[in-house]
Amino acid sequence: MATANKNLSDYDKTTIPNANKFRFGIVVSEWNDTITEGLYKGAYDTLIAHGVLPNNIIRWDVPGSFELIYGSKKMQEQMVNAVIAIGSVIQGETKHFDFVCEGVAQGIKDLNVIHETPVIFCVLTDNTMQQAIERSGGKHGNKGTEAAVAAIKMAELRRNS
Ligand SMILES: Nc1c(NC[C@H](O)[C@H](O)[C@H](O)CO)[nH]c(=O)[nH]c1=O
Ligand SMILES: CC(=O)[C@@H](O)COP(=O)(O)O
Repeated sequence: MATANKNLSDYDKTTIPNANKFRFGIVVSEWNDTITEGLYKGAYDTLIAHGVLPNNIIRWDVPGSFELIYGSKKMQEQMVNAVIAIGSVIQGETKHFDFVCEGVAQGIKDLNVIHETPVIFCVLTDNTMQQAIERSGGKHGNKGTEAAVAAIKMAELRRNS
């Protein structure tokens, strides 16, 4: 289902466990920072809304989305229950977009396979800045909210498994 048909900020709040016992790491790419800051706000506000204590949210910044891989790997080494990797990749004139998107997706997938701490893929991969705006707090909601919900659910799954 396309994002246009499912708002990123819509979810059943009754299905979310109280997250006051969890600690989260958030790694934020500085590329397209007007977008990534909007994603971060969506994620942070959602974690707080579900009981996470502000002191239990660690934020690190990295230069670009490709560095989310290394930053998330190091964040997994901290005492956190889940990591959220936040980035915004926007198509330019060349194939670089393809390599960055594929590299980050594969790298974060590998971190989920190799290590115990879940890493949530909160990376927008848009054709235009307008698409990114619409998915970071615009008409299609906020992928940061979606990512925070996923992080809480995966932290709970890890705790119970
Ligand atoms: N074009 C975008 C980039 N490019 C930079 C890479 O992510 C990386 O930092 C660089 O290749 C050095 O390793 N990054 C984004 O996050 N978004 C873009 O649109
Ligand atoms: C995703 C990118 O790296 C891209 O925005 C860079 O732009 P260009 O392909 O025009 O070099």
